[in-house]
Amino acid sequence: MSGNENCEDLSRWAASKGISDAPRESATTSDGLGHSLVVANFPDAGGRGLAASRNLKEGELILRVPKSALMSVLSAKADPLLSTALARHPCLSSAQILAVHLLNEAAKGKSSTWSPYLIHLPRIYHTLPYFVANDVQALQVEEARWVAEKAIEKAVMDWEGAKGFMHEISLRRRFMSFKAWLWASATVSTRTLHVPWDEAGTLCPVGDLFNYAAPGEYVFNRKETVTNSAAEDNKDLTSGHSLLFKAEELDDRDSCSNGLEVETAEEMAESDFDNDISCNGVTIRERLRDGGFEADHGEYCFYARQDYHKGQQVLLCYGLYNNLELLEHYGFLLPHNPNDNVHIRLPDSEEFGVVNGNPGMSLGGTTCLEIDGSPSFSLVAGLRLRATHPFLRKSKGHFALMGKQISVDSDILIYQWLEKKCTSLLACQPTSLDDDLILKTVASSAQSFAAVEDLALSLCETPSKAHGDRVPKNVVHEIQNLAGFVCMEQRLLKSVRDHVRVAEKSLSYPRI
Ligand SMILES: C[S@@+](CC[C@H](N)C(=O)[O-])C[C@H]1O[C@@H](n2cnc3c(N)ncnc32)[C@H](O)[C@@H]1O
Repeated sequence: MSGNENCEDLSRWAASKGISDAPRESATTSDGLGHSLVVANFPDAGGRGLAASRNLKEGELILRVPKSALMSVLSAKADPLLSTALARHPCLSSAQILAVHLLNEAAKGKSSTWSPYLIHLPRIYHTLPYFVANDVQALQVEEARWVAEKAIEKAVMDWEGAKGFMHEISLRRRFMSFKAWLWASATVSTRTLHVPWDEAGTLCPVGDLFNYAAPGEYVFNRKETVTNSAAEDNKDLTSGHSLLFKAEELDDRDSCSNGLEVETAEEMAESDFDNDISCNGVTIRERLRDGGFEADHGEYCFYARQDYHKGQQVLLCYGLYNNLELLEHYGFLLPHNPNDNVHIRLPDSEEFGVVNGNPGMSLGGTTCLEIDGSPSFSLVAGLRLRATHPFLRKSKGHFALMGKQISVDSDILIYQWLEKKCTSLLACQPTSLDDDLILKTVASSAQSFAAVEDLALSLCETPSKAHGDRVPKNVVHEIQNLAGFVCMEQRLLKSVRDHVRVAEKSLSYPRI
C-alpha cells in the first residue's frame, strides 16, 4: 500500500479500539492519531510510516495499543472455531497459528473486528519466500542463495503443515492457496512485535506502521558472544529473530579490540587480561529499548528513541540485523546498515601449514567481516588458534580467546589469509559493483520500456570494466527478467532479446 493512501478510517477505528498517541492522563475515548503521530509517506525510508505530528522528546510515550486490539495466538485461541480445531492440531507452530488466524479474519471481510486494519495491510511483500528462481540466482552469494532456498522450502512446508487446520475451520479456497499463505506468513514475519506470552509475537495495529532504524549508534565489537543473563532476558521486538539488548542492564564497558593489531610479547605479558575478560567484547553505549508490552497497563507502548522534530519520520528498532536477515524477515535492505557483515568460514589449520588438526574447542559466535571490513572477534580468535602450532596453542591459546595476539608471525599469516580470501570471494561473483549499479539504473527506470531497451542495448554494447570484454551472463539475465516484468507484450520483449542475442554473438560471451 502506498503511504499517501487515506488512513482516516484506520485512525477512526484505532480510536474506537482505544489505540492512542496521547499521554495517559490526557487521553479521552475519542483519541486516535494526531496528538503525537501521523501516517505519512517516506519514499526513501520504508514508504508508508509514522511522522511526528509535533516536536517529540526522547523517551516520551508516543503510542499505546491495548491488548484487546492486538492479533496474536491469544486472540486466535479466544475464537471458539479456531480453538476447537487447534486442539486437534497440537503440532502447529505459533507462527502457523497466527497466519491462519489472519487468513480467517481476512476471509470474514467487513465482519472481522480487525477489518479496517486488515484493509491497510500491504498486498504483497518482498521477503525471501516470495523469490522466484531467478531472484534467488541474482543474490549470487552462496550463503544468501542457500538462505533464500531454505526460506522458500520452509514456507511450502509450513503451508502443507497448516492445510489440515485450514480445512477443519472450512476456510474458503481462495484463502487456502499458497499465494494467500505467502501473504499471511510474510505479514507475520514483517509486522509482528515481541510479546512475552508467545514466540510468534503479535500483530499490533498502528504500532506496525513504524519503519525500521538500525541500532547503528551502538558499537557491538563482539555482539555474537553476549551470554550475559541480562541479554538473555532481552528478546527483540519482533517474532524472535534476534536479540534486542537493554543497555541499562549491561555495563557500559570499554570496547575490546577485534582487529589484527600487532603486539609484542612484552606488551602481551604486561596486558591486564582481567579487563578483557570482564569486558567480554561488548560495548553498548545507549539505551536500545523503544517499545514493548507493559503488563501493568495491559498495553503495547512505544517511546521516542530520540528527539524528533515535527514532520520527521519516527522510527523503531526491530532488532539487530544484517542485510541478509533484513531481506529474509522484512523484505528490504538498508543501503548503509552498520550491522551488515559477511560470513567467513574458518579454514582448516592445514591452510596455515599447521599439521595435527584444528583446535578442538568451539568458540561459538559469528565468524564474519563487519561493515567496516574488520574481522569479528570470533573470526580473529578462530584464525589465531588455527594458525598456531598445537604445542604453542596449549600454552597460549587462551590469548586468542581474550582477543589477544598469540604471535606476530601467526597474525601476519592470518592477515595474508584474510586478504586472499576477500579477493577470491569478490572475484567469483558473476557481477561487480559497477555492473550492479548499471542494473540498478535499469531497474529504477523500469517505468518506461524504451528506457530499459536502450539501457539493455548500451550495456550489451559496452564491455564491462570488471569483466574485460564479457558482459556477465547474470547482467543480461537480469535485464531480460526486467524487460519481461515491465512489458508483457511479446513484441517488445522479443526486441530486447534480439538486441541481447546480437550483442551476445558479437561479444561471444557464454550462452544463457
Ligand atoms: C512494520 S512494517 C512498517 C510499515 C510499512 N512501511 C507499511 O507500509 O505498512 C515493516 C516493513 O516496512 C518496510 N520498511 C521498514 N523500514 C524500512 C526501511 N528502513 N527501509 C525500507 N523499508 C522499510 C519493509 O517493507 C518492512 O517489511
